[in-house]
Amino acid sequence: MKIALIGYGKMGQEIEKIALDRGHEIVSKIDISSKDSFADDAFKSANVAIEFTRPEAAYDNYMKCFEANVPVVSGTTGWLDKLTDIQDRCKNDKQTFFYASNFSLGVNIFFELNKQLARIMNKMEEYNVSMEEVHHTQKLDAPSGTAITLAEGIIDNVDGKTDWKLDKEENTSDIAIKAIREGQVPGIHTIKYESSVDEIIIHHSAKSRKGFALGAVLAAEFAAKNNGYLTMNDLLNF
Ligand SMILES: NC(=O)C1=CN([C@@H]2O[C@H](COP(=O)(O)OP(=O)(O)OC[C@H]3O[C@@H](n4cnc5c(N)ncnc54)[C@H](O)[C@@H]3O)[C@@H](O)[C@H]2O)C=CC1
Ligand SMILES: O=C(O)C1=N[C@H](C(=O)O)C[C@H](O)C1
Repeated sequence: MKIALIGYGKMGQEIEKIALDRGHEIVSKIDISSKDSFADDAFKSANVAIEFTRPEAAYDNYMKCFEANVPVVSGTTGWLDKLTDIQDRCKNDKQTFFYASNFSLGVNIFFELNKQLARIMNKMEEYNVSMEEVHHTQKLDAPSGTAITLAEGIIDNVDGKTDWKLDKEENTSDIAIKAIREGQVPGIHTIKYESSVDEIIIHHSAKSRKGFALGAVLAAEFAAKNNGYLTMNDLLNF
């Protein structure tokens, strides 16, 4: 399969290694100062583009992929205010777009565990839930996209929680998310239910970026063969 990489930073480089190991060809690498561009025949020949850039760049990159009719897989976080527009373009213009706030299999298992625990805790009014995420100091957005997905999983299943807030609850209906930036941490997410007598904690810690990168390549293989707005639930059948 021919893959175009958009963003050749920490994730782009990790994805390249896994894509080559799986027998794919990288036909274009687009970054701020690279000579490759969306106008090149090489880019237009790609079966799929994988986009990991930065929050304010992502949407324009998706539009350029759509103009070239190249399916796009993106893991960039912090742009979801434009998600409905992208979903509409998939439906109305027959574009293909695969998004996940976190592509790792382990985190997607953790997403399911989080929802199941939230369903159990829904009736346990003596417990309050909060969250913590830890990432490397170069990370631009807070809270992480993964933490937002986890918060949505709780909000959908716990009647008393309707919103999340960075750092601290403003109302009892909020989930407080603490975002810590330190060292080179690839990504740690912890959910805590606390009562006056005990705590229940679930925790996911990425050992490296390999899990995210493998998931993104598997998503690209899937997006090259399927159409529309796609997510990890389509790929993993959870
Ligand atoms: N969904 C997931 O599983 C994961 C998502 N991420 C997200 O992916 C994004 C990128 O993460 P990293 O690779 O760690 O960041 P990074 O900063 O190492 O790399 C980003 C690259 O994008 C380039 N870039 C910036 N603007 C661009 C533009 N307009 N066009 C093309 N390239 C551009 C930068 O020059 C840089 O090389 C972040 O939003 C992060 O939160 C990161 C890891 C996993
Ligand atoms: O920026 C990162 O590094 C990561 N970003 C994603 C997020 O915001 O959730 C996924 C992972 O945690 C690493």
